[in-house]
Amino acid sequence: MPWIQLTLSSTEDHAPQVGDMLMANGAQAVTYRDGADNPIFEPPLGEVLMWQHTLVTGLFDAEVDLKPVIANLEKAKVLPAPLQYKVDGLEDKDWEREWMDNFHPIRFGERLWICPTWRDIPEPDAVNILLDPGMAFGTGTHPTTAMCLRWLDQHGHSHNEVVDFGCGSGILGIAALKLGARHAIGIDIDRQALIATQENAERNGVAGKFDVYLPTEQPTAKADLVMANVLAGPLRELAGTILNYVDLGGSLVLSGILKRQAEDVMAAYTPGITFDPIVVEGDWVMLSGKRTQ
Ligand SMILES: C[S@@+](CC[C@H](N)C(=O)[O-])C[C@H]1O[C@@H](n2cnc3c(N)ncnc32)[C@H](O)[C@@H]1O
Repeated sequence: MPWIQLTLSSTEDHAPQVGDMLMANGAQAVTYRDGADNPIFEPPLGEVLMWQHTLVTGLFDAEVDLKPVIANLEKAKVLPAPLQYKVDGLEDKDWEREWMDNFHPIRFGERLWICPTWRDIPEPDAVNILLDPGMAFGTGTHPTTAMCLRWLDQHGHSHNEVVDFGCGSGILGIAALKLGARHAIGIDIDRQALIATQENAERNGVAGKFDVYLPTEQPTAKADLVMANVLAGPLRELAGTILNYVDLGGSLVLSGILKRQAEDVMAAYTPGITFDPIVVEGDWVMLSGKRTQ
């Protein structure tokens, strides 16, 4: 099916709200990229634009009329007028090819490998996650995912219950399960992500242990490991919800945070979490810690 994508220039803080509005107006998937040169959400959809702040792209069925969508965005006044946006046509093959050609098996830490389903497995005895992210984020190539995977390689032994908040392709939950976790819950606002997670869980033989939910349907549960690789805005706003999933003594891993946002995000989880030293990769940080109260 051919697609059209609507890309809007947003401030970083407003990006999640713009993304929610695109979903509410019929987008099949929403991706976020920082406005400079760094795709935040994969797979990369089209060229990277040299705009400031965050670029929010909604992927729509080509038959959708975008005029009312744009009018709704203007009416909501989430972004300053005049709205800065760009519309591109996109064939299925364009977005598929772009990242399929560039996605190779990658090792994280000692023994965790992410292997695209269309390539050979380099180390059959390692812990191999077979992945086809479809339109969902999460191949391990982005630093925010990579830091979480390395954390899992070091600490992801035999957890009981895992919550993968903002599961995308399901990469983190599946990795935790293949490292010995008993059960995982995946939560995402993007239906395509939930589909991708289920398909990837099946590919990896863990579908029976991985249940997925939209935020409106999320279950109450206590987990000894909660991972949330979302942006700083939602991590702050949803601190109560995310913290509620972490059992006393359990671990919390937060990613998708720029260096300058780390203190604010930590403050939203304090008291509650006692944080380990911050892990940094490029402009990004990963926060981890234990629930101590
Ligand atoms: C950066 S991706 C992370 C994907 C994967 N967990 C990884 O580490 O690569 C963030 C995901 O969070 C989802 N997301 C964004 N805001 C959310 C919210 N408020 N509640 C649940 N999921 C959300 C997005 O749809 C996206 O799939």
